[in-house]
Amino acid sequence: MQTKPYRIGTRGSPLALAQAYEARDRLMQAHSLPQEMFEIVVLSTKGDRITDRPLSAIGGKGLFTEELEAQLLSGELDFAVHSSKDMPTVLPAGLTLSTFLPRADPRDAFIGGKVDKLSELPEGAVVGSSSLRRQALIRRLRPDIEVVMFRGSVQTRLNKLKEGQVDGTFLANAGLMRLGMDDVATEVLSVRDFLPAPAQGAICIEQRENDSRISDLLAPVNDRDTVDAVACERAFLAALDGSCRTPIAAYARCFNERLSFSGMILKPDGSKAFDIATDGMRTEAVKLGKWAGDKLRERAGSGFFEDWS
Ligand SMILES: NCc1[nH]cc(CCC(=O)O)c1CC(=O)O
Repeated sequence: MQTKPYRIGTRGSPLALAQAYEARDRLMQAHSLPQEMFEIVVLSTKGDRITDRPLSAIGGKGLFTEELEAQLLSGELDFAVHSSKDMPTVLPAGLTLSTFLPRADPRDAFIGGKVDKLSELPEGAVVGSSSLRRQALIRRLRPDIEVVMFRGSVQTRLNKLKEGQVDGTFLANAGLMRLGMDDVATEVLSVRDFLPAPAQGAICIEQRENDSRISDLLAPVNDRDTVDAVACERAFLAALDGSCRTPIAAYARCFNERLSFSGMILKPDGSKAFDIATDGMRTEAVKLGKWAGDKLRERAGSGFFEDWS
């Protein structure tokens, strides 16, 4: 029997901590374990330390996971909690995303200053976002709006909004909800208008492959609908060689034995987009996502991807 606390790895941002607590609380509940059986281990990652440049310029998604993954592999951590959206499609050998908590709201929220809705922004308004997907989607919906680079914590962004540096910004509604801040959202954008990032809203747990002690611990908090939907979205991303440099959006949902999928790729300036909607058996979730990705790649043609680098 386990007597030492399980060591849970996480980044130290307020969002990351909220996610680690959610995973811990679900595990405590599922196994009737006391809080003392879990130790939250906070690690600072390169992505946390470099805040003055867009992620796409400093090397992409691995930046937030390297340190955690090294400590998983060395055995210092038992498992690590992440936003699935931030996870690279290929993990280091020996590690796996084994577990997905029930997905929260996958949609993006608009946080307006003077106006509540994106559609109410006047011509020439300025919005802040560092996400290439959100930038491209805004430019497609509202080519008259100027988009500026915007990184930093939720609080930093809200301050810039208050100071009038921008007229609006965007954040994942799930993140706001986890921080207890969803009341700052002035509009929740529909999936149809503003297709989310692959895996947005889903918390995942990474562990060592073949570690049955941890697999058994995590199994009761794993949500099958989220597993299949995210598997489909991430297969789509992988088929398109997705990284932080590529505006890619995707959303899948399970209905009984089936799964519906929508995916989109955009030019960074929003001038062109290709989308696809399909459905299939959820047992084929990965195949469906990959098929959709390959299909869009083919339809877009190689010229489409040229200015992604
Ligand atoms: N890239 C940062 C990040 N990673 C996950 C979330 C939100 C929570 C989630 O999608 O589960 C956020 C913040 C945001 O996009 O507003």
